[in-house]
Amino acid sequence: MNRSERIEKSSGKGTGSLSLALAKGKLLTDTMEILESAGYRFPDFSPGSRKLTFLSEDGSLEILMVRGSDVLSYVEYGGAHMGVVGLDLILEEDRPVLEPLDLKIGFCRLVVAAPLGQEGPPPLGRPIRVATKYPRLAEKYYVSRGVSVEILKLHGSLELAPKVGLSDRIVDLVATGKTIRENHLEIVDEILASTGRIVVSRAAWPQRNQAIRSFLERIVPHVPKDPVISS
Ligand SMILES: Nc1ncnc2c1ncn2[C@@H]1O[C@H](COP(=O)(O)OP(=O)(O)OP(=O)(O)O)[C@@H](O)[C@H]1O
Ligand SMILES: O=P(O)(O)OC[C@H]1O[C@H](OP(=O)(O)OP(=O)(O)O)[C@H](O)[C@@H]1O
Repeated sequence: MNRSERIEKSSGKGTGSLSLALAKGKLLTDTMEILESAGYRFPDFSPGSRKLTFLSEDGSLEILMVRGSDVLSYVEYGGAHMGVVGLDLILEEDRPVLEPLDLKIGFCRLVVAAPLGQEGPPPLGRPIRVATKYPRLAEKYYVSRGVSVEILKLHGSLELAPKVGLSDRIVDLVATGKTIRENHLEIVDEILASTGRIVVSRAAWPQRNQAIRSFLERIVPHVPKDPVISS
């Protein structure tokens, strides 16, 4: 079954509920607040639930709970019509999905950080070592500056890497700045600012166009005016 057929199957040939892939991460609470202000009710939803699907009371929207790092795969390959994901991941993974709406939630910045007092030029004679969850964006940043770089991909607790000698720098997300401060690091440069976005499958867009447009029109008035930090 190809991508288009999968979308058609999951969407009941252009009818039925729209699906929205969400992760139990930092974007969840604010996304649910926007959906609820727009009038969607999910009677059995609770963040602690082990259920993976939640249908709205009016039957028009179904939430699919997935890992944050899987939202784009669900949307790209037809497991969900839409998803909510940070711009940081969209740019890192460079997937062929549509990105019609900035939800202005989950504001954070992807930065380069170094141990306090070591923000000067990188060591001579070897590539600069950078630990990150964002290997493509980090590599692009250094290559575009003509700096030789060795990337170490980690999945969390990035701030530990320079402390234990694993790296000279980290490329990581900063929201409040608390983690950077508490681990004696400082920001050297900013790569990008990110907020949560609605992403839409390229196959679903033509097949469910009216339903997706109606969904977007319904939530737009409830999107914060300015970007907000999420916890
Ligand atoms: N302080 C923050 N740290 C990390 N991400 C943040 C922060 N603030 C906002 N975000 C946004 O939230 C998104 C989801 O981050 P989160 O750490 O919750 O990951 P996740 O959804 O739990 O993913 P996974 O479990 O697969 O690692 C990020 O991609 C980013 O856009
Ligand atoms: O500026 P702050 O508000 O302190 O937020 C930034 C921190 O939050 C994220 O980590 P997360 O909580 O996802 O944990 P992790 O280390 O397991 O990735 C991010 O990777 C930073 O470490």
